[in-house]
Amino acid sequence: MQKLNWRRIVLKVGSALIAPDQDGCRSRYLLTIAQFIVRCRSQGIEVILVSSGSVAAGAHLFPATQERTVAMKKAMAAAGQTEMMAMWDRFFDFPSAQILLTHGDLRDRERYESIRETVFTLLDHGVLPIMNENDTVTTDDLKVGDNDNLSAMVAAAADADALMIFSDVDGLYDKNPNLHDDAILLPEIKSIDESIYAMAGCATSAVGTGGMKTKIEAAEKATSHGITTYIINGFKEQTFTKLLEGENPGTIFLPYEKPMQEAVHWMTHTASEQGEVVVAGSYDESLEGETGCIRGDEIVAVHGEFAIGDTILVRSSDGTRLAKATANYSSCLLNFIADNEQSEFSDKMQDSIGPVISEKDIALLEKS
Ligand SMILES: Nc1ncnc2c1ncn2[C@@H]1O[C@H](COP(=O)(O)OP(=O)(O)O)[C@@H](O)[C@H]1O
Ligand SMILES: N[C@@H](CCC(=O)OP(=O)(O)O)C(=O)O
Repeated sequence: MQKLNWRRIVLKVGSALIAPDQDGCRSRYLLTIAQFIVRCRSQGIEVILVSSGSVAAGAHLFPATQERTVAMKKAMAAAGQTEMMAMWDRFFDFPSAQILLTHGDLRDRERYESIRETVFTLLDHGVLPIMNENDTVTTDDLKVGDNDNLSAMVAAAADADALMIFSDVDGLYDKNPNLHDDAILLPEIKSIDESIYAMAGCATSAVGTGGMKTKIEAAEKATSHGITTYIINGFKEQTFTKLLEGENPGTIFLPYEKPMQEAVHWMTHTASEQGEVVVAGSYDESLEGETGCIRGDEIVAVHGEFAIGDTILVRSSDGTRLAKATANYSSCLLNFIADNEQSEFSDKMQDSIGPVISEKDIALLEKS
């Protein structure tokens, strides 16, 4: 076995591996993954596990005849999570820790920092963090919705150098291999664009969420942070042998040569906008001036309700999404400034608080 040069990795395990028979947790595939985790740790590699499967694991505890409402799925997740954690914990002679998250936690900068601190402390003390979305408390507004994207957010938060998404297929194919016999496996993706997304179809298993689309979204999030991403088959033992030999067992997505800075990455890929401001000129005109920031008199409209420190979208008046940014003003105050543009009070307020958006808190978006 060669020495692997990963420092820290995030492994994401899909529901089909946890509950392959859709009848509670099974150790059949998890044992091999657990052995891989043990081997990596014995080489000094820090491992974080993102484990799906709480709903699939808990499903057998509820009558199959009853409708699977959202409330029922949340109950399955609550019960299944305990079974799943117990199963993982049985495999290891080192401690593990459960971290349940929502998008509401990750998009709040303070809570995000707090999560990072906890994860790093666990890793420093040899504890294996096992993470999942907190399905029992999530609402549509609060959830990430799939663990592929969640694992990429976790990988970025943890400054991992590899993200491995273990699924029920060998990797990304040019079309869904479960529907097309002539689908071709793509071993290496250098950059992700629309043509890659066009290949991705939905999940075909009864327990998967998001299919290949959310895995490509995850790969885009992770690679833009400099994290090499794999989509690989967790059902096959040879996947793990190959990984440990430094080979690619499925599809590898190469990291950006120039990864985004951490704060800009968080704003682009993890934070979600709470409202938006519409600026008069183009973003370049607003930002490449002397001030390098956006002032109140450049804003033509304010939409939504947001507080100081929230992430907002900057849009040009022709509708183009220009940037995401941290608001230095609440929407309430900005509306006041917009309504009283010429007032002395408005000017004084901006002189004392500063620009509405500062250059250091802006993440440029692809023009769309
Ligand atoms: N282009 C593609 N290449 C590979 N799999 C694809 C593709 N398009 C759709 N899929 C589907 O995505 C599934 C994997 O996603 P999903 O069921 O959500 O897995 P998981 O539970 O591991 O997250 C595959 O089983 C396959 O049916
Ligand atoms: N949080 C959910 C899993 C959601 C999800 O993304 O599932 P999967 O597509 O199997 O990775 C659960 O624990 O059941």
